[in-house]
Amino acid sequence: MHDVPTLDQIRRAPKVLLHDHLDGGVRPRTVLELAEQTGYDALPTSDVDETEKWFAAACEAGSLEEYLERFVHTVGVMQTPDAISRVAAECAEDLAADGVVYAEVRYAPELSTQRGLSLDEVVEAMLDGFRRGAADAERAGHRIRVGVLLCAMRQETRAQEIAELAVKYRDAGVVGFDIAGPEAGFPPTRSLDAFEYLRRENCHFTIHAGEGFGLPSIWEAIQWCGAARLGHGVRIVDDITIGADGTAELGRLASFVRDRRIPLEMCPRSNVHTGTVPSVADHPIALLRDLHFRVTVNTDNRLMSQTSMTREFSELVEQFGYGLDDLQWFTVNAMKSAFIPFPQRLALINEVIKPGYAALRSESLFGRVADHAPAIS
Ligand SMILES: O=c1[nH]cnc2c1ncn2[C@@H]1O[C@H](CO)[C@@H](O)[C@H]1O
Ligand SMILES: [Zn+2]
Repeated sequence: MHDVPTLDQIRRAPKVLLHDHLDGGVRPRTVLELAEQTGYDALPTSDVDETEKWFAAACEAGSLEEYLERFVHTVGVMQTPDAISRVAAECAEDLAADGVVYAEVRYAPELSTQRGLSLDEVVEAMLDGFRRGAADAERAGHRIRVGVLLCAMRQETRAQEIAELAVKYRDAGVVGFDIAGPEAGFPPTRSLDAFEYLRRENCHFTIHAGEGFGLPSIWEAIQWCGAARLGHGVRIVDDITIGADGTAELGRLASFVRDRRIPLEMCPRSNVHTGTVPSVADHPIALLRDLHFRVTVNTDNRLMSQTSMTREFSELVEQFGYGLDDLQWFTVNAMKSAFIPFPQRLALINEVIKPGYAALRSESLFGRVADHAPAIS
């Protein structure tokens, strides 16, 4: 039996985040200030708390398509280099303050070209912001490394262009590529040329699949496109049958995903909000963890889903009784699956993550010993 980690311990535990959208994590106050500065007038209120609640109403969406509607407004205020850079800097600071030591944050540069910015300008503003934010976080006592993933919107037709952008900026902080947006009706093979190009360029990519659509999307992402990771991948459970005696039987696709150690970027709260699963308690993350899939825990959209890594971990602790060992397992899984070079991943695992969890475990241990120690008189 292990001690239940406290909220404070979870916050201080080193965490790794592979799936977080830049435009899904803007601070409510920043949305309002940027709207004012850039003349964006489509927000329903100018009150910070109301704005926060209004974005959080996305959690009642019940479908991916409706959940995505709110993004128009964060994207709406991210149309100048200063605005994009500020959002990225604050993102790095917020994640670092939450105990995230390594993050891959994603965004679709094509969304920020409404007022004439070029794709290069958008990417450079993001990179500048993350550099500044990480430096500010370090001054505040929290070290974080941030890598950027460039997304193409799957309902548009710019995947090849964005893939080329990811290759162009790969030595400057971009670590990979993804496709995002509505999944049903926009299968991964729609962007096949871009994925084939990325493979020829030895460039890493993940694909949102198995969230708003089922197994065919996951199958295409892996077997046609060659995705190294799956964004969500929740619907892989459709290929797993649980027998009357509780044993699990895996179909060929689920077996392949597990055998190949394909990381699942799971985002429990977001999955509830898009109607993918009924509740965190019903989330297949626990089953997939028990079956030894390479599961990772992520936030997806901190603003719309009112979440953080600490909150995601806390809910899993509450629902599934996880201890520090489980949280370390998710974290090491995520670090192993990151798109930065192998020696750097290993260094973070051995020099930051494992010592961080060991320190927390020894805290619990000494706490327990002290509780039971005879009084010294
Ligand atoms: O859970 C999700 N599934 C699919 N697309 C998403 C999700 N969350 C955000 N985006 C989409 O990704 C774009 C770039 O960051 C966002 O504008 C949003 O449309
Ligand atoms: Zn996502």
